Amino acid sequence: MKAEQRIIVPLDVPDVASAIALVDQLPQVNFWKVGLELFTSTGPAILAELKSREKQIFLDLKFHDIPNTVAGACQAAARYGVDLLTIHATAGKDALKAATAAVQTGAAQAGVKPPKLIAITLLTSISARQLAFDLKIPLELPEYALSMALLAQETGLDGAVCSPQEVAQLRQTCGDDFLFVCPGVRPTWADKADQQRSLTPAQAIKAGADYLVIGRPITAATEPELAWNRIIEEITQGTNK
Ligand SMILES: O=C(O)c1cc(=O)[nH]c(=O)n1[C@@H]1O[C@H](COP(=O)(O)O)[C@@H](O)[C@H]1O
Repeated sequence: MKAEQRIIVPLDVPDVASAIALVDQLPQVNFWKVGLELFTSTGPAILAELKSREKQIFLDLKFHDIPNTVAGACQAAARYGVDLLTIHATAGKDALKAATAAVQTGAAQAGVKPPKLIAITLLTSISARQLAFDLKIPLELPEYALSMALLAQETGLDGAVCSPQEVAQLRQTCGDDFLFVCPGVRPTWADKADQQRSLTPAQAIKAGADYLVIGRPITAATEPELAWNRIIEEITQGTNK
């Protein structure tokens, strides 16, 4: 896959007008992410806009609830014909199983392709210290992320979301057929903000990521198009891809 196809840009904006402005400002971006902020504020309107522009869509709603509720939400989300959908691995095995079946049902009802269902392993904003002291998880961080990825894989999900710092180890254990999407990616020249476990785009791809989610380094840049081009160039040079 070419560098251009590996980058997903989040539409972390509050309304459809700002989202469309960003999409039209960056026509070279093929894969957009609709997350909690935009979907909560405006609902599915943006999905139709993206589809009319023939864009791929990552609907990142990070479901986390009991199996019955998660299944209903996944079934509804799958009807939109999106490409990727997220659920927290910590929702547990029964919820993950129910979600896996529900995306198939929803997509079949709407006559669309089912989304790839991917599990959040551990948010990239959580540090090893926070995992231990705030969340009270008595495992090393990479071990915890790996166990969540394996739970997702064993339950039949298509992939996982993880930080670039863990992806090499997760890729090695889960194999080549499991999809890895890495947010928390930062070029050396960008501000880390709230991301705790980042690598550069080229390092993340070399480590085994299929897709990178890169937001503020592009969307908050003074010239987003230049930032995008710079990232593509760095990936191409750093990975020969
Ligand atoms: O599921 C995600 O995309 C996600 C998972 C995660 O662990 N960390 C994470 O940052 N994200 C998302 O990835 C994007 C990162 O944006 P930037 O930090 O601006 O590059 C945001 O839209 C987050 O919601």
